[in-house]
Amino acid sequence: MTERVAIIGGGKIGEALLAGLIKAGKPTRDLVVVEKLAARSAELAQDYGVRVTEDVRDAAESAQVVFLAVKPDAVDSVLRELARAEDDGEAERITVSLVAGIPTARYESALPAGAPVIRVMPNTPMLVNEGMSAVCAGRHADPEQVAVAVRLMEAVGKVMVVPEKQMDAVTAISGSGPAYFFLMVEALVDAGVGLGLTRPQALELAGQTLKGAGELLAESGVSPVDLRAAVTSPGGTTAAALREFERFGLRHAASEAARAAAETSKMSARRADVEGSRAGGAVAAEFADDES
Ligand SMILES: NC(=O)C1=CN([C@@H]2O[C@H](COP(=O)(O)OP(=O)(O)OC[C@H]3O[C@@H](n4cnc5c(N)ncnc54)[C@H](OP(=O)(O)O)[C@@H]3O)[C@@H](O)[C@H]2O)C=CC1
Ligand SMILES: O=C(O)[C@@H]1CCC=N1
Repeated sequence: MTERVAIIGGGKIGEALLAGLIKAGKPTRDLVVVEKLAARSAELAQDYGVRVTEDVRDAAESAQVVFLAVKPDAVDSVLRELARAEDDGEAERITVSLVAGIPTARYESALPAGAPVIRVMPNTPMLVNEGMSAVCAGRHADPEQVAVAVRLMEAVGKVMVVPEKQMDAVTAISGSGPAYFFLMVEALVDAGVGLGLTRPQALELAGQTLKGAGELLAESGVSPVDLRAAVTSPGGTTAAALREFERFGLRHAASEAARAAAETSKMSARRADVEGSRAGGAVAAEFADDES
């Protein structure tokens, strides 16, 4: 991991990547973060000992790999600044977007011709080096450049290389996925309190159960169906509980939730166009013209 890396956007996912890379041994001298909010900049600089700047162009010029971790509606303004960044004359700078929904073609048409772009859908467990990232290559990214992005993301968790057409589905499962499990834990904690446990007891019981079940699934290689069957004693407590989950439509809820997330990811590019053109963005206006 010798590349110099810039992370544009010091929000939740930018911080998760930063923390994960540092935990994985990346020297802080090889990292720079771009964050516009002064209080947040100070916090990141203090917590991680990295350089934090407001200047996208300056950060990009000092890096070989530039991660975009801003919200979709900020992409166009960041691209305008990135497009003006000088090459360092050594290796071609790789742009890696962590942004949900915006296709690689959008970056490619805003950056200088032929610029390599890679799209990654990470998730927040990369904060503790247990991320799940899907990676897809844009038109101009060669296999070695994809390998650089894969290696960086592997430092913070697992990586799956997918075709770009699967990115909305990936976002719906692993990108947003941690929130589904946290919601499940919240619900179980409330349920435990309803049954007379204290909130800390219920949180420890539910949280460790989530962790243990996840590790069992990952390490055993056994299917979730068989693992569930192993918990379900005939006529027992688990069968009674699972019957209620089915009665209240857990599978249907999961399928509708994932569909809504994928649909929202698909709509992100269009929404960012509209918001960008409201803000008077030239690139956004260009895209709006393309679509009409
Ligand atoms: N959170 C998650 O679990 C995941 C998020 N993502 C993607 O990551 C991206 C960021 O999401 P998230 O971290 O949750 O959002 P946050 O709002 O936490 O972070 C966005 C950050 O970008 C900063 N920012 C905005 N505009 C600029 C700019 N022009 N230059 C530099 N920094 C800027 C914001 O600063 P300020 O506060 O000053 O506006 C903020 O710190 C999104 O595109 C999302 O799709 C992908 C996978 C998972
Ligand atoms: O909620 C979101 O839009 C982002 C993308 C995936 C997870 N968080």
